[in-house]
Amino acid sequence: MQCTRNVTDHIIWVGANDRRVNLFENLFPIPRGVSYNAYLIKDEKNTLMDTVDASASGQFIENVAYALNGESLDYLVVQHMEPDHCANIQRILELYPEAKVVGNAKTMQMIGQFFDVDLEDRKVVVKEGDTLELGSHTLHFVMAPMVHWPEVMVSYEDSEKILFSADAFGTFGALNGNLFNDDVDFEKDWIDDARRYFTNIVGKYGMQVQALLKKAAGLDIQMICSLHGPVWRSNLNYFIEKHDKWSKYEPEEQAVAIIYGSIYGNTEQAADALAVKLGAKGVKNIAVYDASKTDVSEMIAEIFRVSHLVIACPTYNGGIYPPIENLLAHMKALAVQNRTVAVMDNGTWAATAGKQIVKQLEEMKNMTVLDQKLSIKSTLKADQEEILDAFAQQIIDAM
Ligand SMILES: Cc1cc2nc3c(=O)[nH]c(=O)nc-3n(C[C@H](O)[C@H](O)[C@H](O)COP(=O)(O)O)c2cc1C
Repeated sequence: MQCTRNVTDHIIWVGANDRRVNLFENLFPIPRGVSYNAYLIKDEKNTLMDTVDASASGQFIENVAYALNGESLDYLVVQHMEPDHCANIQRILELYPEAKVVGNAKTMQMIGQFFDVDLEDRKVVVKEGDTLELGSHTLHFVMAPMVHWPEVMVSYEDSEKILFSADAFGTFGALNGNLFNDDVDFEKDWIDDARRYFTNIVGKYGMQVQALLKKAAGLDIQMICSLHGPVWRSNLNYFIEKHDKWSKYEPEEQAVAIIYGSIYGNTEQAADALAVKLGAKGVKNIAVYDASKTDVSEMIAEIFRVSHLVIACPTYNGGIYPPIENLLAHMKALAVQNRTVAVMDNGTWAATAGKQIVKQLEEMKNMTVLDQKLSIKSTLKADQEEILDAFAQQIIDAM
């Protein structure tokens, strides 16, 4: 059974949802699933914008055939060669022998790496600023290298003012019959997944996202069709501003997240006592996470959201407790910067985790590590309340 929806009179969503997959990129938990979006532009030249993941091939092929309604396919535009969008290139070329592939030089090279297809007479190579006439629709190609792979490009359709944005403006989460952002409560149900998607997938490429946002600012965009998640047709600025902040590594909120590691519960107790102190001093919406049971992608998203971070960690075999060490490695890899951090460590004979955490934070860009560290010897004692109080106060003073 076909499962398509009209985006506009001439543009049809022909993508598919996947609620079975547990880990996106075999790495990030996606309890709400994910959508692989693809769009068919119906015109004198019928044009398919990308394909979908191998897991969704059956639905996708049926959708494309239904949307074409017996007409031929003229172009397949490949904006991104990551297999969750390109897995069906060869299949589409076999099913529609008259179709030509549109992509940039890097795209063509990658198609040759992933597939055994002869593109000699079937390729249209485009570069920055090139256009493709489809009839009443015209696509303008804008290169977006490293948003999220080097060959990524986005396409602006000027008659309907639509940006086909590749992975940009995407989010985790399957589409549940509601295709458009204003059909769902995005702020309530989607924003956390959108943040987690952006920060973990393209967080490292803030500069490249900024370059794309600058190019996009010169276009009159009425709609954004991303490769994952809802189509944006209203309140675009809300989502664009979020991406602007994330890609500049600016916090969304003046807020504190406390992330602790704890083997036996003593560091956890200290983290809780600190949270209570901050709460009693008027700090709102404090977030506390156990690094052992919170997926690192969630902690990364939270670190992008908040302005202030507390890392609390036991010493483990002379080093940093592994879940926190893993978090720091992810922070570094994703270019986390511009945050204020307070560090608390714990040790029973030689607490060295704190020093090592500070060293790692100092290797990141623009991280302010607060002067007062708190080093716990096994457990925080009642007579250390003043020290904890001062530790909490320095965070508030820095806010
Ligand atoms: C495997 C293991 C290795 C540890 N290595 C160190 C260490 O190198 N230095 C130290 O001072 N404490 C070390 N500890 C002790 C803990 O850091 C310490 O007991 C701390 O209070 C535990 O905090 P928690 O109750 O939050 O887990 C180690 C504990 C374990 C289980």
